Amino acid sequence: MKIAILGSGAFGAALAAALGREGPVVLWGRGQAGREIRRLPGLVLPGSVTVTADLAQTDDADLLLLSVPMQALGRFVADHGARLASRPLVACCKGVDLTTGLGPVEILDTLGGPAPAVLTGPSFAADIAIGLPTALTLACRDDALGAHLQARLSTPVLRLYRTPDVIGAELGGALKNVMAIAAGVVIGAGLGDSARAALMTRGYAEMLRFALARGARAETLAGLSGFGDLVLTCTSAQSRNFSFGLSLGRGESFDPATTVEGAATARAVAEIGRTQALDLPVSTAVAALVDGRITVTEAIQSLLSRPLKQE
Ligand SMILES: NC(=O)c1ccc[n+]([C@@H]2O[C@H](COP(=O)([O-])OP(=O)(O)OC[C@H]3O[C@@H](n4cnc5c(N)ncnc54)[C@H](O)[C@@H]3O)[C@@H](O)[C@H]2O)c1
Ligand SMILES: O=P(O)(O)OC[C@H](O)CO
Repeated sequence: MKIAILGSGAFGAALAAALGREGPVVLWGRGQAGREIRRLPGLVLPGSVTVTADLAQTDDADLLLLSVPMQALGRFVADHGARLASRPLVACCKGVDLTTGLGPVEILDTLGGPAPAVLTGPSFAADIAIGLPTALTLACRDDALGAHLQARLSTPVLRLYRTPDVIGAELGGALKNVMAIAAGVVIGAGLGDSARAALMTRGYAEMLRFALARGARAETLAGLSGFGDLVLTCTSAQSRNFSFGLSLGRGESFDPATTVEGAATARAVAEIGRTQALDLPVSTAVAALVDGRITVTEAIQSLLSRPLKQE
């Protein structure tokens, strides 16, 4: 019984550290050399974790966790689908694919294997890596498989809560990144904590509106994968999405090599909103801002000048 984690970035490596304390894990990374994790410098992985750049070394695992960035998942599945298809798959990425508008589970669904799951919720890789207590959502349409995965992936400090609402769980994780960019802009531009609270609350209303239109359950959005992750990501400079927004708000540059899932997701969500006539002012403003179509001042003005309405 071996777990394989595909993607040796910060989150894949953190999960390998956590799960490796409980049993054997293979951590695969594209171009991974040695045991040093570039995105989590200094992390010492348990001896039970095999680190490899050879995908064939994951073939004897009975459970696969996919921890590549969202915009890379479609290509990864297209390239390696035959190798992945027959085993239970858990997507660990957060976002909406820009070219297809699909979430991670819908992409894994194309393989036709067991019902794919998504693992999402408030969790910084650095916290998980050092064994700090964390609670996550494990969503799987097949509840029996979901219960199995929940038990398999929980540890004494990593608590997984289960839901069959895959759409709600993945959209909560995707959309909170967009809101975190916006919250970072608010703070970076000096608008203050009250404005951030307003942004988070109206952003949550927008997340709910979008997710309900896609068939999600409201209570999922109120849980770890939605509200929980929104709070974490909009209030911590540990978040890359929030930090990216901070830089935008301050007019500073940001390292383009950093994974900022909310940027592409804002574009994908704004486009879906446009074609389906959904009112998504924050996502639309973030998409326009990251594309350089509007300035920070114009983005703020677009939100403050909306007609007054009932809450
Ligand atoms: N870092 C966190 O705290 C955290 C927490 C929860 C969820 N996540 C999610 O996990 C996912 C991965 O994020 P991360 O933080 O590990 O990113 P990261 O930037 O630390 O690492 C991304 C890794 O993916 C690899 N990669 C990129 N394109 C690839 C491809 N086409 N094929 C194979 N590998 C590829 C990179 O080489 C890198 O090792 C994201 O969707 C993110 O939202 C991250
Ligand atoms: O660093 P971020 O902004 O990608 O956030 C990491 C996790 O998604 C927080 O739950």
